[in-house]
Amino acid sequence: MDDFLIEMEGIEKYYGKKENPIHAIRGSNLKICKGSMIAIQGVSGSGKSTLLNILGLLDRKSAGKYKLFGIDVEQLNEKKKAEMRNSKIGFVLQEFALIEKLTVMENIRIPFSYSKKHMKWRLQNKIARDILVKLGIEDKEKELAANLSGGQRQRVAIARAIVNDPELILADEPTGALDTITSMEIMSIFKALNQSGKTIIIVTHDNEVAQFCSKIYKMVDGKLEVCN
Ligand SMILES: Nc1ncnc2c1ncn2[C@@H]1O[C@H](COP(=O)(O)OP(=O)(O)OP(=O)(O)O)[C@@H](O)[C@H]1O
Repeated sequence: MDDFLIEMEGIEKYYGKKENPIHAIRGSNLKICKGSMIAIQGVSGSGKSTLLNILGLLDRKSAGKYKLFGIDVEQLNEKKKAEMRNSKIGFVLQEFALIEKLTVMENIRIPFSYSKKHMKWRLQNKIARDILVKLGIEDKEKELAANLSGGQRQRVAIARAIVNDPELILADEPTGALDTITSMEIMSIFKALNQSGKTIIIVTHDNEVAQFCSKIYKMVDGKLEVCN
């Protein structure tokens, strides 16, 4: 039997007023097995970020069924959703930028403050440092986020997303602002995370980035289609 981490069926999303709604997601279906790495492509405004926000419990669907980690999200109240988000999902989203006036280490430690409060400070630092080493930015630990290059910033954003050891990583245009070589380096990091067992969903405009994924979906006017 397939071990689905995500099961979506007939998802609809409307924005705006009832008399004049924007129909952003139209009857989309998605099943993702544990340990897969998939890409979602599509033109601007087709509904990719909306879908990612619903997937990550940052927004609500208007209709349809959504099971995450085997649980019907309808059964979760806001507190339970937040717990699930904080402990099981890592976000590398465009709008979750780094805090410029904080150091790299301070940025990476942010998730600890809302999910692993009980963990000893020293252990938190060790986990964060191990991740910095893995991502090749250990020498930037005390640097202010404001002083980093685009590739370094994205590494810090990934480090922050994985510091809580989430099962699922959601990334919205993670290479959008990067040159080709740096993009490929960032994708190698995602690939390694996937090989270590993480399930990864990447929204991207870039075909080369999508090629790192085992399955590619295309969002067309709010409807998900399988490409390969
Ligand atoms: N908060 C919102 N309120 C109203 N309409 C919205 C909202 N967010 C998105 N939309 C609309 O929903 C549709 C899908 O938007 P979405 O941001 O999901 O597209 P996208 O494919 O991610 O685009 P891009 O690639 O430009 O980020 C668009 O018509 C957009 O204008």
